[in-house]
Amino acid sequence: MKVAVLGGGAFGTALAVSLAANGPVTLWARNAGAWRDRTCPKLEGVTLPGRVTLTGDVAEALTADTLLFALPMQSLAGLLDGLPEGLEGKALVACCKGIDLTRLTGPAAILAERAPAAMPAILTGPSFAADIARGLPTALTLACADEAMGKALQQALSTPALRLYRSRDVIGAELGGALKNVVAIACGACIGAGLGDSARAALMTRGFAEMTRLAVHLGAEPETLAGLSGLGDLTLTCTSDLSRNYRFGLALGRGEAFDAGTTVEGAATAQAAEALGRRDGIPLPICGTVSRLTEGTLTVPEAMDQLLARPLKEE
Ligand SMILES: NC(=O)C1=CN([C@@H]2O[C@H](COP(=O)(O)OP(=O)(O)OC[C@H]3O[C@@H](n4cnc5c(N)ncnc54)[C@H](O)[C@@H]3O)[C@@H](O)[C@H]2O)C=CC1
Ligand SMILES: O=C(CO)COP(=O)(O)O
Repeated sequence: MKVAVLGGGAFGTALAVSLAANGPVTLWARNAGAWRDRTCPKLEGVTLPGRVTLTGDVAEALTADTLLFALPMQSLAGLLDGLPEGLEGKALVACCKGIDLTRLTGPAAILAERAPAAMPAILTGPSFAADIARGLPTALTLACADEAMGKALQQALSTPALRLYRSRDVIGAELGGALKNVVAIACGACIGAGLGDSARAALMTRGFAEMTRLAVHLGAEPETLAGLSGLGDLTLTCTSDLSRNYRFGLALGRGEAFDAGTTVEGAATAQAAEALGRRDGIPLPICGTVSRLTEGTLTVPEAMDQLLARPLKEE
């Protein structure tokens, strides 16, 4: 397989560095001209190995037969719209974590909309770009509805340090990765506001229940949510300062400003999840709370009061 990564931010760069262990990789960055010394501005301290060809010309990347899309969720549809014909015969792998605000779908449906004959796959799970780029051990989920395609991608994209588990549950894998970011913002806000580790554990657990409720309603297998793409990534993102979603929540909880140029997927995902819950009558109190927190119509103390004042329920 000839592999290209589209999206030259932290994650696309880390994937290209990692996959170079298997052979040549092309990395397309729209801002390739702004790179200095083959170092991504979003992933300092990591230099591209010789096997990675960095290009600002998307046509060069499109000569590959396997394309990994590693850019923010809300940019995916626009990027695809601007690409020439010819995606149909390729393996298309989405690496973004989120729900498109306009369509209220994950990345696989957007890839399928653009290339109906292609079989989209999802690469997701607990992994910080900095860890992957340093070659630290990482396990991720590769989800593809077509088993043969899933097996081929699992082989091609696993490396000695990056171990891929296979799944056919595309919806479950992408929703786990999207929704954990919303819970991570809630957990960051909780810790930032000094509400304690017990409250965080409650938010993680009830957040996981909410993730599973929505994902199963939309067709996911509950077991997928309990795997790397759901519980695994939830655990990492809700407990580590390396997570941008968690740090954004910390800033909210402390009443501090946060750099608007940092990618925080959970804010738009909270809005999209809330819209899905409203549309389909699925209660999602934590997503709704995070949606209002991030748009600035609710404070952290008000948010906790509202969550605690909900009617008592069976677990
Ligand atoms: N950074 C991480 O540790 C991980 C990130 N991800 C996911 O990967 C996705 C991308 O995140 P990062 O690379 O970390 O973000 P980033 O902020 O480091 O980089 C985003 C990149 O996308 C590019 N981009 C944005 N819109 C574009 C467009 N329309 N066309 C072309 N390029 C465009 C930007 O120029 C930038 O280079 C997100 O969905 C994130 O959740 C997944 C796992 C780990
Ligand atoms: O998805 C990630 C870890 O699996 C990265 O998390 P952040 O986007 O919050 O940094």
